[in-house]
Amino acid sequence: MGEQPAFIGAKVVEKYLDFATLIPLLERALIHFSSGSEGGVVQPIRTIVPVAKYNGFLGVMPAYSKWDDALTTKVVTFYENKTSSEIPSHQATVLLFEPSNGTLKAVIDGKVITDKRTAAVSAIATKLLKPLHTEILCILGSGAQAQSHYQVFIQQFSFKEVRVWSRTREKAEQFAKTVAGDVHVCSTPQEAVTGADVIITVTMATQPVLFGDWVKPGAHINAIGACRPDWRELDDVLMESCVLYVDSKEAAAKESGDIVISKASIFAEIGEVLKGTKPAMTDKTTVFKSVGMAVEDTVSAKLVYDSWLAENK
Ligand SMILES: NC(=O)C1=CN([C@@H]2O[C@H](COP(=O)(O)OP(=O)(O)OC[C@H]3O[C@@H](n4cnc5c(N)ncnc54)[C@H](O)[C@@H]3O)[C@@H](O)[C@H]2O)C=CC1
Ligand SMILES: O=C([O-])C1=[NH+]CCC1
Repeated sequence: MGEQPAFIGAKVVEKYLDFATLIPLLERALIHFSSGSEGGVVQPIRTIVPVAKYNGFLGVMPAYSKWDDALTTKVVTFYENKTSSEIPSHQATVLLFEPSNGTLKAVIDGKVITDKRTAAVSAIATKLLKPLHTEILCILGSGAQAQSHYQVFIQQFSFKEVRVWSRTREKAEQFAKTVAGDVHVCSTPQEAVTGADVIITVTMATQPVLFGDWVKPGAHINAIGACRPDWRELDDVLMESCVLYVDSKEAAAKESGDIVISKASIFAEIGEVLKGTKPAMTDKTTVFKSVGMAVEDTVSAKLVYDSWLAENK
């Protein structure tokens, strides 16, 4: 029997996963992903097991990145109706393997990885697609992704005003209290969205919460929820009028109701824009529809493991 795998918990992941280090790694991974076989990323569409009795889902997300020589699979669960405020709606674990022989090297908390890598990818998309003026940031939703998106957006951009809307005003006020800077709590999503330059939708909504008629022409939207084919966050007006970017064309067209139901056509993957093979249409209203990719977890987990190993040799 060989060595036991390392167990790396959420606090340690938090310590090693800083956005400044993570962003360039993710940019490189997005480019490799969008480069076909040349990029050396092997990432099948994730497997989802519905747990219908409890309105829950289990997703299995494997990937190998040749460039990073890293092999992982994430196992993620997400539950529509939270039964307890103590248990997050999304929980995850990443298994990191030695690619040369298949040995399990580490079991890593995947919740912090999921929160941070998703927000970091939205920041990458926004840097590429942001309008000329980025004064007002609007966040719809106030959960874990709202927190991580707020953190990276405040670090990477300088907005003059940040607005938040959540279904319950109390939750939005709680969000505003827990974050570092000033956040204006809005009573309706329309109030939050009107005049915003950058909009982030981070809800568990199954029906649209963001309507095209409210959106300032030329705004950029990061749409993070609606990861099931029958779930929506954005309405048809917005989906039909925007220039649509995604993380993975194959996954987004299969997994997100925002695309499946609206039948909107995808313009490009964000990795293609990073590579320079597709343009960033910054004068148009742009949507980055994110469904989340396993290779993002792979490079994040490798960063955590390598940093942990360097301190624990
Ligand atoms: N694209 C990606 O890579 C990833 C996407 N996600 C998605 O991001 C979204 C947010 O995730 P978390 O912040 O972790 O969840 P969370 O449970 O921490 O927060 C969910 C937020 O959505 C709100 N909400 C729930 N139902 C709603 C409804 N019907 N209408 C409007 N708001 C509603 C809640 O009040 C809360 O503010 C989820 O849809 C999740 O599946 C999560 C991880 C990765
Ligand atoms: O990429 C991811 O981990 C997820 N996307 C939607 C739910 C979880």
